[in-house]
Amino acid sequence: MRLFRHFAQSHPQCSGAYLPTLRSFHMKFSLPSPGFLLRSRYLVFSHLKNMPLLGTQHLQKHRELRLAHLALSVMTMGYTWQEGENNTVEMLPHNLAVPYWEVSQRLGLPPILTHADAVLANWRKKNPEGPFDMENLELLLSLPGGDSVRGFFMVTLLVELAAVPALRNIPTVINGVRCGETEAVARALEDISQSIQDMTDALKLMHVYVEPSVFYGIMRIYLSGWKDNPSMPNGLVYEGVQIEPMEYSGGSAAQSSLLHCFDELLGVKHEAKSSAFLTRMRDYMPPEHKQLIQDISSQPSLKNFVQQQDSERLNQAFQHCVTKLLHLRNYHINVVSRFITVPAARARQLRDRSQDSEGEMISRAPTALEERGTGGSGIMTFLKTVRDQTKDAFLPERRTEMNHQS
Ligand code: HEM
Repeated sequence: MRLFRHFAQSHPQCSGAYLPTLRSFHMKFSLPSPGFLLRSRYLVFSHLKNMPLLGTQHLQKHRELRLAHLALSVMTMGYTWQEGENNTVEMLPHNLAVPYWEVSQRLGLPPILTHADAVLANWRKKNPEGPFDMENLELLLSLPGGDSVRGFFMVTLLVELAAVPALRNIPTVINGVRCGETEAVARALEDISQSIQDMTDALKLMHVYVEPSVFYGIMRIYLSGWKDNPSMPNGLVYEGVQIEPMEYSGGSAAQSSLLHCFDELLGVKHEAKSSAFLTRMRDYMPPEHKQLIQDISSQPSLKNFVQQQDSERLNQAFQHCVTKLLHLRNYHINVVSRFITVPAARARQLRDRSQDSEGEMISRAPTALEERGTGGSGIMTFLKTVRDQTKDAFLPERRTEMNHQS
């Protein structure tokens, strides 16, 4: 079974963030033998249904819990979406739902596959001493979609990695504002601009490593959730946890803390509907990430500070940061167009015609997701509104310039 192929791997000596625990995790968590995972679709259902109730009490360390969350998320997404959008399940069996709920509660994460699972906790270096790049990275657990799945999660991880210098400089900016250190703030903002540019450059690799028709036709459904999704209008019952169904959004990089941090730092204010969606996405982050965003938002305003100082360098550094963030969001919109809007249009055209294999793949894509992101948002309107609100963060003179240009 493609879905769980990577379950079958055990990695005795690895340097990935969560991998050292994979083997002991298998033992502590009494996971069924990986062999079963390679059998037929029907067997996945029956095995997951008949799997023994997994005890979570032996999972102690944060890494073990994160790995358990990732594994249970992958199983859950497979169980839920294996038959496509038409034969969705209404209930997650208790042997999956109960440990999933317990692990989720302990981590403060929702019981669904999140960005923190699929990207942040799902990698290892093949050579522990080697570089942090595409050649030396591999996934711990995968979903259907072959190399494109690896490409999608790994490129997103590289975007996260490119943001590390920006995150590291945020405390410098905050302290500088508090202590009135104009030059230190300007320098830190220059580093943040560069880091955001590096994120955009890393995002460009999506076109190299991910095939749009595979992303759209095969992978995307496995990232979808059961909130605002017409395929599962009632949500999902987590058997043994709660009688009423629960609703959760699917995995999305809107759940990454990065842009939330930049928005708060630079004073980007979102319009009510987008803001509600983005704020809700914070509940899909590890609590510490959510707290970091909160902490940044409660600091004295950087923008006010910049406006009060008479420093051309500081002014420029601030404007550059907003410009780079705007470029990143513009580039992201292009990526979304290539990976969702264009294949969706082709799928509509091809659905009733005889097709080649690529056409067949995208025309089988779930129709419920044509207009929506896996996080459940109405895609382009949302992304363009968020992008446009970013422009409002410019200091007045640049904003006037931008308005003249558009
Ligand atoms: C093929 C690649 C990608 C596609 C198709 C894609 C698609 C989407 C979609 C549809 C949304 C709307 C929210 C939702 O419902 O999920 C979204 C939001 C978002 N995505 Fe992506 N995304 C991709 C890659 C990335 C990467 C690598 C990042 C960077 C970590 C990223 C960051 C974001 C952010 C931050 C948002 C929230 C909107 C914003 O703050 O501008 N995306 N994405």
